[in-house]
Amino acid sequence: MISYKHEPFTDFTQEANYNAYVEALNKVESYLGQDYPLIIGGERITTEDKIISYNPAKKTEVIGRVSKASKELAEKAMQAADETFKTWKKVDPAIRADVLFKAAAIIRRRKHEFSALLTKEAGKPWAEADADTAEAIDFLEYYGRQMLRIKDGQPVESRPGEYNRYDYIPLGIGIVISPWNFPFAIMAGTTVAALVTGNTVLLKPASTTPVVAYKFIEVLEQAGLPAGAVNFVPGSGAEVGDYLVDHPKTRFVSFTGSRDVGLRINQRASVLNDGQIWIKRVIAEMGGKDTIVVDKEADLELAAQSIVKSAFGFSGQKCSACSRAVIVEDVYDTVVNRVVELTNALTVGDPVDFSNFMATVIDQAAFNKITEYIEIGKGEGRLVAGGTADDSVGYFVQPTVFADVDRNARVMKEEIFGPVVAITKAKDFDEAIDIANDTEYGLTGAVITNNRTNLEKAREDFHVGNLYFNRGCTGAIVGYQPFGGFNMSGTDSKAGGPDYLQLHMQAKTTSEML
Ligand SMILES: NC(=O)c1ccc[n+]([C@@H]2O[C@H](COP(=O)([O-])OP(=O)(O)OC[C@H]3O[C@@H](n4cnc5c(N)ncnc54)[C@H](O)[C@@H]3O)[C@@H](O)[C@H]2O)c1
Ligand SMILES: N[C@@H](CCC=O)C(=O)O
Repeated sequence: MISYKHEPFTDFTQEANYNAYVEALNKVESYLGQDYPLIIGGERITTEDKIISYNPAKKTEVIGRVSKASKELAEKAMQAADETFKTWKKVDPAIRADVLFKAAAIIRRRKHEFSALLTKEAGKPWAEADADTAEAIDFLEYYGRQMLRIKDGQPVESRPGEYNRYDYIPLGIGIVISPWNFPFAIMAGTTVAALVTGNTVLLKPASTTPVVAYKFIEVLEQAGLPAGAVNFVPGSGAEVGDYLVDHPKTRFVSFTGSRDVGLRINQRASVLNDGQIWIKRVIAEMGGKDTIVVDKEADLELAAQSIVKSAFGFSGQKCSACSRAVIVEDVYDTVVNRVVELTNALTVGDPVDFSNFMATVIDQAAFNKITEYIEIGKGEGRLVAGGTADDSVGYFVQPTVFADVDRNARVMKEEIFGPVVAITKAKDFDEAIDIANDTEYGLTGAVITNNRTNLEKAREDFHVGNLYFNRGCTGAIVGYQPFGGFNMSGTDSKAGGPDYLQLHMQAKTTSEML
């Protein structure tokens, strides 16, 4: 088997790649507005009630109409998953891994089509969509190989006359609840981690991006996944989400999303329901308030570039996005001025146009929330770039920078999840790290410095799950920078890491006397 290497990103300055993406956008255009059913035990079920997925850049354009699961259908899916678990858990892990490898190959052949769908459904500019699809492929390739690595368990000691083994077995039925901001990579990664380890899954994708999830389930079917191993049940978080989380047959929940929903799921999952004979496991990857710290001995151009790219890539809608920058006073004005210049030069518009660096935010609720925060920011700091928004055609918010913000301001503390960055001044590096840590989150962070002592200080004291030196704070690669955060950023379940699959399994010790 070829050793794992991450999927390369596409160079769209190459004419052939550019043309292939335009063709893929045309292909996606040709199937906009279709209906998509639920998939339960392999059966397609169409409901009256629909989730309508819209293009955030052209808000009346329908991407697809997706059937919506009720509690009754969620229960039917639970029964299908329960029945299929009896057989799927016994399938050779190497065969389960093969399904992932085959799915990766199918997606690789249709790579630009998937990315183009993300451009239309999630408002992802080309490079961001391409990275999302590449990460989905990476999860398939990486988790497949990880399963092969742990399929025979781990070695343990045996004494004379004794044979001890330590094996991993599946947990049971997993509920996978995924977010819209990495609607392909995170949805696919969390689903296949649960499947390859022998569990069966009910997938509830985010309601703004269900079409790409449906297309992925089709790929898994084509790759040989048996009916009922994964069940596609889009629906309301409050209705279907709660029902599935509470269900006594649910063995674990793999959630990625906001802090508040994650805490709610964690709390509900801790309640013992009638007929339940286990403690549910919760994998929760939640929000962030991520900081780039700039030291006085630093490459200041790199600092400004890193802040702008990390703050405004995909309109700041990444849990890893730089939403705060803390700059040591000696270099503060220089870096702020350059951040403003770079921000003002960004192109914003419909993501189907390759020349646009930034596009929309996801929907009206996000637009309203972000613009409210911009108003709050105007009272908390000095608006130095952006600050305007327009939702007449799509949900466009200009990249916005607030300087001279107090460390305790709301825009410095609360996750905005949009193209807004707050900048504050620190008197020295120690104070900068103290400010960076002064948040309930702990997901990503970056330090820009040429001072080795300060890098080592940050390595020890900057309390985040993913810490980057002399680069931006977004863009973790599967198998290279396992991803997950501390504190209110979640359970630090490192997606794309060497111990992620074990979270979906339980270890069994057998000891035989010889
Ligand atoms: N740490 C990470 O790896 C990571 C990755 C991506 C996104 N995020 C976070 O996700 C958030 C953005 O995503 P979002 O807006 O989709 O988050 P969200 O919490 O609103 O929704 C996430 C998912 O939970 C579902 N949901 C909502 N209410 C539910 C309930 N009561 N029970 C069960 N499910 C419910 C939603 O339908 C969706 O599928 C941000 O906070 C971001 O930081 C974190
Ligand atoms: N893994 C992604 C962020 C995922 C959350 O939105 C990154 O590293 O930028």
